[in-house]
Amino acid sequence: MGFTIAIDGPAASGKGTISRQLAEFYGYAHLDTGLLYRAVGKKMLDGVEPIEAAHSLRAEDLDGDALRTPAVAQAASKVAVIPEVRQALLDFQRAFARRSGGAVLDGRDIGTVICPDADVKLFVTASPEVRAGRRHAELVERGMDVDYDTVLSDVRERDARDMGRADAPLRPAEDALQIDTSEMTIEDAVSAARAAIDAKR
Ligand SMILES: Nc1ncnc2c1ncn2[C@@H]1O[C@H](COP(=O)(O)OP(=O)(O)O)[C@@H](O)[C@H]1O
Ligand SMILES: Nc1ccn([C@@H]2O[C@H](COP(=O)(O)OP(=O)(O)O)[C@@H](O)[C@H]2O)c(=O)n1
Repeated sequence: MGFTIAIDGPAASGKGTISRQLAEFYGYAHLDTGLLYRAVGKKMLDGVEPIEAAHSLRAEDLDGDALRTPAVAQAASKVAVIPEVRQALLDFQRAFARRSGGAVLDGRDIGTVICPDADVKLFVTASPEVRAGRRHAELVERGMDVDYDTVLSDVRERDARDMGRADAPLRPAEDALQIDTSEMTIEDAVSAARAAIDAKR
């Protein structure tokens, strides 16, 4: 089993950006587990029953900008409350984490449920206002017509649902290092993560 890095945190905290850069730097594989829930959420919006959708996910369902919309993000957090959906996605994530070449997984429950024995656990946060600002800028950049206040209320609603659910709620693992990126550049945040990883490798 290779080195496993678990990265959790709320919406638009920067966990995906950090994870991608770490994976590239260390030569590890990266899994954005949010894409699994987004793909199931998208299928629910298309009329498929969520548990059935989770059992029948295919690689091609995980591609594309269609998963990066606010509507799909909300749908993702709704299907993510369903224990049978989470259970259906578990084995794939655990198998990915055990890759011999090393793996970085990012999501909400990686350090607590998916990889409780991960070599390094990070919990990436930022204030809701900063996160909404980043997500708003990203959506505008991609040509979407959204306003900041709507993005902020979406982020808060998703935070509350993700932290409040009974099964695998969003919370830092006891042994996670917390990184608040509110006042950090991407480079600062990646450096902080690398320092924590290099101390354990
Ligand atoms: N430390 C940071 N400073 C400024 N912008 C950031 C920082 N980290 C991430 N971003 C930007 O914020 C947006 C959301 O980051 P992302 O990594 O997708 O978050 P998450 O995976 O937690 O949802 C992206 O546009 C990203 O470039
Ligand atoms: N490991 C994970 C990853 C995502 N999710 C759910 O999927 C939704 C979308 O996750 P995401 O990581 O793509 O969202 P962002 O942080 O990119 O906005 C979250 O709001 C969670 O409800 C989860 O429950 N568990």
